[in-house]
Amino acid sequence: MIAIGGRSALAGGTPSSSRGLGIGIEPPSSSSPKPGFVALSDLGSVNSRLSFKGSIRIKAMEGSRTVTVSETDLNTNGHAGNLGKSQSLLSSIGNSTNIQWHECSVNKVERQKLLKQKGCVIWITGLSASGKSSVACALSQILHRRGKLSYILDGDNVRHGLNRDLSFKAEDRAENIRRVGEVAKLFADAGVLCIASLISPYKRDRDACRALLPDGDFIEVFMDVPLQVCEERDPKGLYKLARAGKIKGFTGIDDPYEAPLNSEIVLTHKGGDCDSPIEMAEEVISYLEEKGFLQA
Ligand SMILES: Nc1ncnc2c1ncn2[C@@H]1O[C@H](COP(=O)(O)OS(=O)(=O)O)[C@@H](OP(=O)(O)O)[C@H]1O
Ligand SMILES: Nc1ncnc2c1ncn2[C@@H]1O[C@H](COP(=O)(O)OP(=O)(O)O)[C@@H](O)[C@H]1O
Repeated sequence: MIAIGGRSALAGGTPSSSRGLGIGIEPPSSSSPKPGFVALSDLGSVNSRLSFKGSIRIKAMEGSRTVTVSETDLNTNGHAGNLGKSQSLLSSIGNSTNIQWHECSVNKVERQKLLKQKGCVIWITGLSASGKSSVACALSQILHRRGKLSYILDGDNVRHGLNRDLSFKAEDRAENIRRVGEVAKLFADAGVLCIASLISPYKRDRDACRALLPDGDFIEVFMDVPLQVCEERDPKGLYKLARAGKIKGFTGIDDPYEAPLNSEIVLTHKGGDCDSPIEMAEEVISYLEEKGFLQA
């Protein structure tokens, strides 16, 4: 039995980040492939409909299997784009079976030309009251004045709708971040400068969102503000409630915040005469300018 294996989606879903995938031979006695491997014989009708030309390339994701034809057939999303009619591609992603990616000639590059900017995700992480929303808003205002299209995905706001079913227990926070990461990726694909502002306390969840984007397009901004300062600000009175035991599992009090170690931008609280949100946002603007995101 031939088996094809690769890294999980958490390790990266784009063509460049999924290098290292390989084709392996499963022992004939093996009844089920190893985790992360897909038995070709299991692909059934999908397999029989594929007519391969060039090298076979497999993109394996956790709980998914996707068969592509050759690297040159992949578009900027890492999905098969210009396959001929005889080279149909069906995938199973999570619980979605027999699905196929549809491509349009109005693509990310075209949208970016229209908007005269490059889509990306600016991911602002930090404790509650560290100033995430203030910086996100200041950044959006500056960009707007400069004729650049941005959109804010704020944790508090997204929890009013899309993520209203999620609590603050660890697995729900992870799902919150995953969904916002996926939505942010769509905004970036639309050519928008997407500003995500969430506590996002766990490194693994932030890194999974980073892995959704092409290299360089995920810009992590760490609000490096001591807990004591956040607690003194406490604009919503939540720290007080958490200290009184009236809110359980509050980040920084009785739930962890894993500070990032390799953020693209660190906005540090410099004591009494701290930078204003506008000054902090200007730092982000400089980064975006330097990296060419403010032009097509
Ligand atoms: N238990 C607990 N821990 C932390 N925060 C709490 C909690 N309960 C409610 N809140 C309020 O929810 C806001 C954070 O939502 P997020 O979606 O950004 O959180 S997370 O990324 O899923 O951890 C956060 O808003 P910000 O202050 O803007 O960060 C809080 O107002
Ligand atoms: N750079 C700053 N210096 C002083 N106070 C700030 C700064 N940024 C935000 N604040 C204040 O701190 C509180 C929390 O800010 P907010 O942006 O809502 O944080 P978060 O979104 O991280 O919870 C607000 O009262 C806000 O006015």
